[in-house]
Amino acid sequence: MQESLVDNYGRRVTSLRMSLTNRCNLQCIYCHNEGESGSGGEITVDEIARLVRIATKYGVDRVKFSGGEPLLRTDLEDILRALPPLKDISLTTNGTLLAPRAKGLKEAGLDRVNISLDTMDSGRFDLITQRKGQFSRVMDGINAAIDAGLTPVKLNMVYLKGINEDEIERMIEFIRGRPLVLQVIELMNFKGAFKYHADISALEHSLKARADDYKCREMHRRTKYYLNGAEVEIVRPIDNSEFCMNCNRLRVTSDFKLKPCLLRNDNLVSLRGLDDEGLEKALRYTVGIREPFFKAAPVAMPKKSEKVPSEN
Ligand SMILES: Nc1nc2c(ncn2[C@@H]2O[C@H](COP(=O)(O)OP(=O)(O)OP(=O)(O)O)[C@@H](O)[C@H]2O)c(=O)[nH]1
Ligand SMILES: C[S@@+](CC[C@H](N)C(=O)[O-])C[C@H]1O[C@@H](n2cnc3c(N)ncnc32)[C@H](O)[C@@H]1O
Ligand code: SF4
Ligand code: SF4
Repeated sequence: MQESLVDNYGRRVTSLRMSLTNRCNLQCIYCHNEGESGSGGEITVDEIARLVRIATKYGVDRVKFSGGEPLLRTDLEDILRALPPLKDISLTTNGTLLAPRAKGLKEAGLDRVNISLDTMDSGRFDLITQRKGQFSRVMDGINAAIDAGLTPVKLNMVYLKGINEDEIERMIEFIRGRPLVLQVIELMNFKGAFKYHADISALEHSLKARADDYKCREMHRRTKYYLNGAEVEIVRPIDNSEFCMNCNRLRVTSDFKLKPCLLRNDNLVSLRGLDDEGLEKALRYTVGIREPFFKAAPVAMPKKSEKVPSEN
């Protein structure tokens, strides 16, 4: 029987989330950069292919590429071609560099893309990304991804107080009836941007109240709401022990280290220079030190002297 990678909290790792670079052509005001500041040389095609091949022996069947901006890697097509067969290969990108490469990426084996789009207003887009004139390139990227069949295309919208809270309906209208999904994401506290944190629970309640249907994903127990031809997923990572208890991803940094959690940098495991046997050992070791970042408070057990309340 195939061995699997299960940590001490019973969480099975089925997916690798790989950062391909720290570099980016945008400078979003809130960017967490996948929680890393990797300074070593960038992970190579060979390093990626070897690690993924070994991980598949343990039942890992999904890979997500992120960054920095992964499309700054001109060898992304080579990376895709070097991978073993997998159930799901996806990319999270800012979309600005996607249009000319979408078809080639699909041909090289990419299944789907997530594209960050916080706003439909180009002025607001410039403000969030601290760059000028990139909005129309993202729109081109979205259209090219649909045409190339990199679907469903998920649009990642970080929910920002005073910036884009008023755009939920506009975004829902934009995706309705198209192979697009909207992911509304709670802002995590990076780069001092928490002043823009907005209450996503209130938004989620209002979506739930008007949804035709909803479904809970296994990963992070995220809920998807179906609203008359529009699919909206809510990503609520903060103080959410259920989210962390259903975290099935192991992260790989852009300088080839295993990273057990987005929010920690004190337990990275370096892989550089290891042979296949070393990689396999490091993989198993790292799964062993994984722990949920947000844990549920333990349920207090009654002391012996305390009277236990009856069920009814
Ligand atoms: N805290 C936390 N946030 C995560 C984790 N994985 C993804 N996110 C956040 O979820 C949001 C969406 O991330 P994406 O890269 O689009 O990927 P995804 O939605 O997680 O994955 P798919 O839905 O399978 O495509 C981003 O804001 C990520 O930072 C995680 O393990 N922990
Ligand atoms: C770090 S980016 C890397 C990939 C690519 N450059 C992009 O922007 O899609 C991955 C995702 O994390 C999201 N993200 C970045 N900083 C975040 C934060 N502080 N809180 C929540 N999500 C964040 C981005 O919106 C994006 O969808
Ligand atoms: S495009 Fe992605 S990596 Fe670049 S700054 Fe924005 S969120 Fe961060
Ligand atoms: S344990 Fe929680 S915070 Fe850490 S990577 Fe997993 S879901 Fe994210």
